[in-house]
Amino acid sequence: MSQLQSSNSGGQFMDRGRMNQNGVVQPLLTDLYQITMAYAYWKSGKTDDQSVFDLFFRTNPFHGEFTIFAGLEECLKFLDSFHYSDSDIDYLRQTLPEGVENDFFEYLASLTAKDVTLYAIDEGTVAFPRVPIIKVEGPLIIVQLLETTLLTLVNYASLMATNAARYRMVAGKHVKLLEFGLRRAQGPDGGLSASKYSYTGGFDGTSNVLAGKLFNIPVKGTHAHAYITSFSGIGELKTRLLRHKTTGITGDLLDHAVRHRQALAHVLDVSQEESSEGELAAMVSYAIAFPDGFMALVDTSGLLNFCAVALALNDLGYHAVGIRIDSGDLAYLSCLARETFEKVAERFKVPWFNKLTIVASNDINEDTILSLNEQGHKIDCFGIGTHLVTCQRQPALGCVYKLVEINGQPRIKLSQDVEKVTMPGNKNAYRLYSADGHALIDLLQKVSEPPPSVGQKVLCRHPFQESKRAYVIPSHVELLYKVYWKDGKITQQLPTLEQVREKVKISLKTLRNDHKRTLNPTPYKVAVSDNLYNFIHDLWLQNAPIGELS
Ligand SMILES: Nc1ncnc2c1ncn2[C@@H]1O[C@H](COP(=O)(O)OP(=O)(O)OP(=O)(O)O)[C@@H](O)[C@H]1O
Ligand SMILES: O=P(O)(O)OC[C@H]1O[C@H](OP(=O)(O)OP(=O)(O)O)[C@H](O)[C@@H]1O
Ligand SMILES: O=C(O)c1cccnc1
Ligand SMILES: [Mg+2]
Repeated sequence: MSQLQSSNSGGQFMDRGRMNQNGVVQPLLTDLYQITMAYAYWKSGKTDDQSVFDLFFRTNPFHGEFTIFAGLEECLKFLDSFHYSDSDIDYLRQTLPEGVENDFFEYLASLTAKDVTLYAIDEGTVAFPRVPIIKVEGPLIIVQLLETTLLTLVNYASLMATNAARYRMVAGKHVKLLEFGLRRAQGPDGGLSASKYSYTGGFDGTSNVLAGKLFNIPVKGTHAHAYITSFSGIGELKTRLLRHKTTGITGDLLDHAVRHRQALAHVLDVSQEESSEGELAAMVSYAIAFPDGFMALVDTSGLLNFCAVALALNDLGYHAVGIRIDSGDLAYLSCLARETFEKVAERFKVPWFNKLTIVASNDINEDTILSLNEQGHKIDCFGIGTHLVTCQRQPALGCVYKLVEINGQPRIKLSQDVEKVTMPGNKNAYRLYSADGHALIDLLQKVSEPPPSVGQKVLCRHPFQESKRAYVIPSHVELLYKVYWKDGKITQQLPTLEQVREKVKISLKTLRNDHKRTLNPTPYKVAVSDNLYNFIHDLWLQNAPIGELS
């Protein structure tokens, strides 16, 4: 086993059967009003009205200018299994008001998502405000009933993947990132989703063992303070013996460590008095348990003991892995640790000491990493919990689900707040790219319009500000939607989590750096075609009541 202690992280295939049984995701995981509306639609003969709903967000999270779309696979699995069980129907009979007709419950009992068509952007793609990431078409009653569940599946997943991608961007690609948040997450399901989608967004692993098993994510970890404090002195060591890795000859690891500690204190010019005997005992015993993966939590004083035990292991043919620092000034302590390792490498002729891993944890967030980068640090790996999984900087992505067309007729939701006016009609979304491969603009059009063509000038208009418009000559045009669900089936080969993670990287590369920077990033442009612009504004005028002054 290698440490950052890791279980077998490859090989096993995702247990899709178990994943399918995220028992919490089921048709009753919704708001009551979806079901009461369903009854009213049914009563008023609107059940089969052909509807189109857009699922989109209005602002990017974390003061950023991009969002990573995640959660699609879960949405498709939900559609696949959509069915009210007998006990669901019994519960609804008890819960809905008296007078709800029996035939409605019979109708619900036979309802599935087979008549629904779902279009979506690929999972892992960067997405922008107002561009629907999912578009759902089909009979009004069922498409409405999907609203809350689809939102809960996409909102946190996308927020989490975006948060993780942001941590990855500030940490740089060479630093490892581990998700340590289960204990602080929003409950068990939040914890599992956090582990899954932080991996999607670019983390390298999680401490969450069930997430490792369910999603085939590498699981990694060190040990807690309790392990150190559980020993108060070397007298408590029940075993001190370890076999040499190659010769098999047994050595006394504690003796070796004590000897090295004396020499080290001299070389490093530190006093042995400051390092605790209990800590030494804990490290020796941990090293005996994991001689090939020795990774120790060091407090400010623990470096001496760590080096002593690592040298003792070296005597017996093993290489330690590294340390975790969980308190104090992480920049300073990581530099001190690296300096110490370099000194030991030279003086004790152990060149691999230069490569020891330094993990840092303790309340880390994006700003801490940026600040540590500025100060200069020698950290190889961040373990991040609370701020990552709770998305403390912005705890929700406001994805919404809005009706945009019914029976071929566009619908617009007006609001005093222009930002909240919906884009009516059934639309397609295109991403237009420059010659150097960067995404220039996302363009929404009515589905009836021909797609923009490479090399042809296309007028892109701000959806609400008349004077804002630009001609774009795309070098590449990408239709953002694929049909993912139709006629009761998933219609695309779904990517693995690994492939979605790769997609995140590739998709982020298409974004210019100024859209991705942390401070005051440039907004990415989302536009509508001239045709859609006029359509929206005509409809807006038709639907906006004319006031009267008297
Ligand atoms: N060099 C640094 N620059 C910026 N922030 C840092 C630096 N070193 C540590 N931090 C952050 O400062 C905070 C220190 O928190 P706090 O004072 O609670 O920790 P501590 O007292 O060192 O450790 P403990 O958790 O043992 O109490 C943490 O959020 C940590 O991530
Ligand atoms: O700080 P986070 O980003 O949430 O990372 C996870 C934290 O969980 C552990 O702490 P523990 O639960 O032992 O509590 P602590 O805060 O007292 O260290 C670990 O030592 C990290 O500090
Ligand atoms: O493995 C670790 O070091 C770990 C795991 C969870 C939380 N804090 C640390
Ligand atoms: Mg802590």
